[in-house]
Amino acid sequence: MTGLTDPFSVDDADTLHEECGVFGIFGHPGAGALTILGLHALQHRGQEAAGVVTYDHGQFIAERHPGLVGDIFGKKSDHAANLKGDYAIGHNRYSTAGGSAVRNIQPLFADLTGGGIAIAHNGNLTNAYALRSKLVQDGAIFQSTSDTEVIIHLTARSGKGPVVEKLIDALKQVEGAYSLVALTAKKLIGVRDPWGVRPLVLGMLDGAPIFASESCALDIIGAEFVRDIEPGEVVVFTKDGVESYFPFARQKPRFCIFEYIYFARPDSTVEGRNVYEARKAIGRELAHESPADADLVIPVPDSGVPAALGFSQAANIPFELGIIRNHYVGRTFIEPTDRIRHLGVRRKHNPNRATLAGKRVVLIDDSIVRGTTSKKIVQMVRDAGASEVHFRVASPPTRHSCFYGVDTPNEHALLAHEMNIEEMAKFIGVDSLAFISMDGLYRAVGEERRDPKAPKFCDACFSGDYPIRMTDEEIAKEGQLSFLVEVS
Ligand SMILES: O=P(O)(O)OC[C@H]1O[C@H](OP(=O)(O)OP(=O)(O)O)[C@H](O)[C@@H]1O
Ligand SMILES: NC(=O)CC[C@H](N)C(=O)O
Ligand code: SF4
Ligand SMILES: [Mg+2]
Repeated sequence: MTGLTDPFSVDDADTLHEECGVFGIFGHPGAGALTILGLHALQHRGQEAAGVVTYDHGQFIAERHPGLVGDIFGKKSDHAANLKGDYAIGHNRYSTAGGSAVRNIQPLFADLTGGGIAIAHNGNLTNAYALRSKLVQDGAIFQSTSDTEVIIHLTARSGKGPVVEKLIDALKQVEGAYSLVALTAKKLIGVRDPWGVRPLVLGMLDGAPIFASESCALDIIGAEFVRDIEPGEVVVFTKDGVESYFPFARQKPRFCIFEYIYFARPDSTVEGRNVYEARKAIGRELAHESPADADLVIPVPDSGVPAALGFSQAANIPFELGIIRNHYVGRTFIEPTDRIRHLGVRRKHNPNRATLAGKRVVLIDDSIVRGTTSKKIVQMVRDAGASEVHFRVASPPTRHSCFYGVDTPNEHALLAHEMNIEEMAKFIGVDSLAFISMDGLYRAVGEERRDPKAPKFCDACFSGDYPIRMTDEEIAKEGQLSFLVEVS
């Protein structure tokens, strides 16, 4: 279907896509419903599909469907009512590997010797094709095309003892980023990869432990935040208590700095830092580094709002909502035609003419990916009568793709990969353009600067410094991916 037949499709293919949310709760009579609420709070991390698996009296029950949590589990379906049991895990998906086919919707489930296991994964494995190819040659029959299923097969084939040991054995063979929540008949397991690229927090409600991608999923159900799961940590809850292991080779943690810039919800606290405060601090740094002579600071909503507030406060320039975002614009993931693309953005953002007319404005956004949003927003603001338009970006130029769980376009589609700052300014049509420096960004998240020898975060989409090996990319560059299983 094209955009012409679906006028409600939006220019979503142009921007960064989020990256999956996970949730799990163990030993609570409302486990299914609480998981649905947790996923609802994590909806910003993935809008393609959602699923919940519960365990009740000897059987696993799965409801996995395309669409938004509210639509899937709303009053018009029986899906929520079916989710009986005291144990549950759930997943919001934005695919990074294997496409959006229904069979890829998580949690994935399999029956192993010793019982069933359901797995929900946020992240992306960087040797999944290589592993999958070997497994298929050995006779494995994959049910999905997602990278996550590799973990299930490796777990199933592990010669180790209990399921936790099998899972650890499997994870020792994978490379890449993962925050996982897994459920068996007797255990709830939470794991973060040794670099801790993606977030995972631990909470508690009425004595029932909870894993969630972000703390906002605890807030929605009134659960208490306990702590972050550590990079490389495996936490296992059973009826008898909790155990924690660090079975992987230790690495220097590299949490994704883009979580603070864009992905995580501003009201979440991840890795000990409140996201809203981090974004405001980025805005303040930006104001010090790249001031602008202007009458108003205008955020590009929603993502630009906290940084614009910080910029406004530090620069002492009034903050105004000069662009309004329509929150009822759906996401359909259909590549629309150019004409409809334009209509899409107009439907999403509209200028507040009375505020902008005759004013010199500083527009603040968190990132420029392809530059489609910024180009159109700038034109919109000029059409609304702004006399000067300056653009400040709350991240360094995005020059490289992410292979760790965020669906970024190929690097040749990234504006900053193809153009220098002057060319970008011309392309988006602004009077001036500046990005926060890497050191400025690190200062905003509590570091003195970025230590190039041992950076504290993953910042590869800005720096090209990828902390985790990318075996599949290496194989692809050598032109050898063709013999691998086709993933479509
Ligand atoms: O340069 P581009 O390729 O156009 O993409 C960049 C824009 O995409 C994202 O916002 P998005 O509109 O997806 O969502 P938001 O409402 O959360 O800011 C990001 O925050 C930028 O505003
Ligand atoms: N965005 C994500 O974290 C996706 C998880 C997993 N790689 C998938 O494609 O299903
Ligand atoms: S490459 Fe960028 S988006 Fe991906 S994990 Fe690293 S910092 Fe985050
Ligand atoms: Mg945005």
